[in-house]
Amino acid sequence: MSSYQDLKEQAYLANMQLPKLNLVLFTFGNVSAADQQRGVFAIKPSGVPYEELSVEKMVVVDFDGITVEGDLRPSSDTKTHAVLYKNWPEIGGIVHTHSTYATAWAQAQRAIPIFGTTHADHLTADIPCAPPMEDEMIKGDYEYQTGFQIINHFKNLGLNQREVEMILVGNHAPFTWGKTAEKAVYNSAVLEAVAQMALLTEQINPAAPRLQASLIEKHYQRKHGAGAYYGQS
Ligand SMILES: O=C(CO)[C@@H](O)[C@H](O)COP(=O)(O)O
Repeated sequence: MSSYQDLKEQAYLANMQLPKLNLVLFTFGNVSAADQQRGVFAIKPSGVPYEELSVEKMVVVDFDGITVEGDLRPSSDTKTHAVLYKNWPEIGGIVHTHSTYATAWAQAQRAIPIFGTTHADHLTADIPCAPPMEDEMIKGDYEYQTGFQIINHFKNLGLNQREVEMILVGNHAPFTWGKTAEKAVYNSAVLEAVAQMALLTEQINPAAPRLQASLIEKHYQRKHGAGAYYGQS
């Protein structure tokens, strides 16, 4: 039995949730589960349909994206996952999908405004959208650069990756994360639902206002305790 068996099982079970939640088609997307102490993560193999996945097929790589265990090629997004794990030691799971509504907002290069309490129940900030990659980043190591595009956008907005566990990458698609792969999958499903609600909200009323700051603050304090400072942009 692999010394990474538990990690591979976490990654496998999380990957199998994506088609169940209608977040992926065919071989789109990928999930990884990390062991921050050992500096490795297990990730879906590239191009393998979900119905053909197994625990054994999960590929284990280190935080430089180098394969540690596994015969199959790791996901093409492996370096993006690796950059995030290396720079954000609090996270233990990452999901990348091309879910329809979140990807539509990413292609439109727009952050998802906080229109209602459904959104505020999960995060009290607009869901950020990182700018599309510059040509020289695309011509370089695209997946590696995508990781830094995410990190730098969070720094520029002053966002905390423990508070906001999701992002859209302009002209690409969403990435979510969490302390576990299971939480990252949950965040991907929440993101897709909020993205659909926000699109419909703007279609029904193009002038729909954002949720009142007082209600955003109330949701923030529900999560962080009364009197907690609501400092989100
Ligand atoms: O973002 C992309 C393609 O744009 C990838 O996430 C694919 O959707 C899945 O690639 P593999 O994980 O199978 O390599």
